[in-house]
Amino acid sequence: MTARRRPRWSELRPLLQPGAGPLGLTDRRLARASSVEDLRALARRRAPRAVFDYTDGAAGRELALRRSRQAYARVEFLPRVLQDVSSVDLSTTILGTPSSAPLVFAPTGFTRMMHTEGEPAVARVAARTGLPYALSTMGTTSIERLAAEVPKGRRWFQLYLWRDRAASRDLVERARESGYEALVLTVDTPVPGPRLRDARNGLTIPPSLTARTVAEAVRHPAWWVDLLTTEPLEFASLHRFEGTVAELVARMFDPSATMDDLAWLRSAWPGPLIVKGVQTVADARAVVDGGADAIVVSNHGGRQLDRAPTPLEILPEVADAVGDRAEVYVDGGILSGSDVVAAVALGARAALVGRAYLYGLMAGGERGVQRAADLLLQEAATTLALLGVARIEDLGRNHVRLRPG
Ligand SMILES: Cc1cc2nc3c(=O)[nH]c(=O)nc-3n(C[C@H](O)[C@H](O)[C@H](O)COP(=O)(O)O)c2cc1C
Ligand SMILES: CCCCCCC(=O)C(=O)O
Repeated sequence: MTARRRPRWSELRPLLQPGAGPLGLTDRRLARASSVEDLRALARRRAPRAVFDYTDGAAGRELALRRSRQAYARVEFLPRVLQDVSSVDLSTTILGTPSSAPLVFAPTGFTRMMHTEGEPAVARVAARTGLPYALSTMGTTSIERLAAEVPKGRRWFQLYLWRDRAASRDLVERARESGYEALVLTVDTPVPGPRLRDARNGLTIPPSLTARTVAEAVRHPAWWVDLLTTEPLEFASLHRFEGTVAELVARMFDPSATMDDLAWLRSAWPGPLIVKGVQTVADARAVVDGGADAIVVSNHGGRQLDRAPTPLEILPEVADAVGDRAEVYVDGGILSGSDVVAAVALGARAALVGRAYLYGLMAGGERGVQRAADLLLQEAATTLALLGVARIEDLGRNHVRLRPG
């Protein structure tokens, strides 16, 4: 007779989560979400306020984030009629490798805080959907573990330059040994951006037990059941972090990094090198001269310098300046597939999304990320068909105009 084994907490988790499990409530809610904004509303209900605000929020008065989103509202499409759009092809190449769409899942820190399925869930969706995914230095799954759990997908590693350069070199080496395809150097974070929501909420990594968090636990039981029944957060770098996000950045990140460090990285990393956080034409030229294979026109989703340039607005000028010397990507404020189409029409080889997939993750783990990806791709395909363009590669500036700001 076999002894009856006591179930582990992690096995009980699906039954304890009010939103998932046998009733399939999460699935039904996700299926009813007809836009990324709907996923955001679900995420807001599920996640504790401090976690939702960390994800949703930006720096200062959040002008940069608002403007980034509003810029997409300024784009007007110029459709051509009587074109054969019986089949629409979103596929393209990114860094010379086929991609199912001009879309990349951006690096995001502390992803397992949004949902314990975290980075592997996001990477699995990216792999299944045929898109690249960038693991952040501040990710909560180690470089090696992600590679082992999602061996097939296109994995990029995003690097923050730390004060301890030997530790940065070690990260680069580990990413190379684990088969990451490209390195993304983020250059817009010399010091922490002033995240007022995080300060007001008293957010710490990992979330600490205070009167406020206990009260939040009562309001968001699914999130806490999840957190308490899985392993503690691990970090991409295998370092241990504790404190506020601003403290971590001030302690670890190197505000003295210069173009010389880009030159160092260029020699240390043999594969494709992407510089993320470029915000002027002059810097775009400089980092391409410094050896970048691609740049991301980005203000970090408005999370660093408030009043930073609006990525979509400077994109055409940057794309013209760079020409075919490097690929140009853009991010910030993208919440729909039609935003992705607008970005490509204005000169981006690909668009990165951060919050769009994080809202899905917070709303329903891997299934939520998949819903976000499906929505973005369906919307992009529909937009393209309505524009009278059968292949995204044929999209150009002749298909858009910007309404006055
Ligand atoms: C919660 C969160 C965490 C982020 N963490 C990182 C990070 O660790 N490294 C990085 O380069 N960018 C990070 N970003 C910025 C994203 O890579 C991307 O530039 C931004 O999210 C794009 O704007 P969007 O969220 O409106 O799509 C983060 C963004 C969010 C929302
Ligand atoms: C203020 C920078 C925080 C670094 C960790 C994650 C990240 O980049 C973010 O935007 O949040």
